Amino acid sequence: MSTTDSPDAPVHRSGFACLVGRPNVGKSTLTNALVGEKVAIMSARPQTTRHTIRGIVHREDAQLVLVDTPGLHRPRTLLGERLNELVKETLGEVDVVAFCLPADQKIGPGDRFIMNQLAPLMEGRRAVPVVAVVTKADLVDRGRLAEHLIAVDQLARSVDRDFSAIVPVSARDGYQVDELTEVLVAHLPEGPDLYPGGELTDEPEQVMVAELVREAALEGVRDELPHSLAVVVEEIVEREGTGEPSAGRPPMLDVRVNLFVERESQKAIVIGRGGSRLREVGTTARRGIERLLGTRVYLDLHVKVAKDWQRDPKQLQRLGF
Ligand SMILES: Nc1nc2c(ncn2[C@@H]2O[C@H](COP(=O)(O)OP(=O)(O)OP(=O)(O)O)[C@@H](O)[C@H]2O)c(=O)[nH]1
Repeated sequence: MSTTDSPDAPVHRSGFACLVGRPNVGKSTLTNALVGEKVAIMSARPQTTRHTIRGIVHREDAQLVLVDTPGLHRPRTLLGERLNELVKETLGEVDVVAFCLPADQKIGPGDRFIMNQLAPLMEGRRAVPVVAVVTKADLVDRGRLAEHLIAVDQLARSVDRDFSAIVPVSARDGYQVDELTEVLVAHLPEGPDLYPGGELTDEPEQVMVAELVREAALEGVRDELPHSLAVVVEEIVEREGTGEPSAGRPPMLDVRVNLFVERESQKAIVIGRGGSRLREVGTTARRGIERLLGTRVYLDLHVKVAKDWQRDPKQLQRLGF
């Protein structure tokens, strides 16, 4: 019998957890707190996390891959419907779902909508365990927290289900973040690391780059451009003759990015007077991209109008949704 078969060998677990919840409930912040570094692009505004961004929690005894889904919400536009399909697909494949419900807000129709979507996944032979995570626990006192935990329990009972656990956390001050990791890891199957080598994120570079540009482009003008901006990375190529591999110097990268808006007026907002805003966006985004990719970057931004792209399936496909 080899040593690995020994009953005393420590168990190693690995698998996927998916964070769901209404927009703005703290999913991105929690992902960052669990992983311990900034991986998801955070925002004070709802529904900016369009892509499924994963972070990886590495532990001696486990590897937990987190999927931070876009806010699961009621479909209003075609884009919304696509998002919801994506969310459902993602949910079917994970080992455990973490349903985030903020402590400082009463359970509302949005939460009940998500609960109804989760209910069918929570029964049967291939049932997915759902852990209720009461986020932003720092914002309420003990009494209100206790009341909220009861309301959360009742939410599951209202659809004849039970949460596997209910865990209050605060991503802001770290309260119970490690406990939540324990609870999620306990639901993972035994297995080796899914991402050996310890990469922090398996998000394709292009998506991360697009998120950084999008974030910079929305800064200060979110009210004017809430959901009307799509960012597509056209290419990331090495500039010839710029690297010195022997000296450990990576080549400079040319990064070409298109920003799509729906109207000429929005194009003018993004570009600013005499191109001043676009230059600022470029500088901010370039710094982030250089940190992300660990090398010098020349960032080339183009702003284009794609009329009504949120409602046009062809445009959506072209824009990568
Ligand atoms: N006080 C407090 N605020 C928090 C906590 N976690 C998140 N927030 C705040 O809540 C807001 C929303 O947090 P996000 O992490 O962006 O929420 P999200 O669910 O990822 O939002 P979407 O990307 O829109 O789906 C931000 O302003 C955060 O700073 C927490 O534990 N305590």
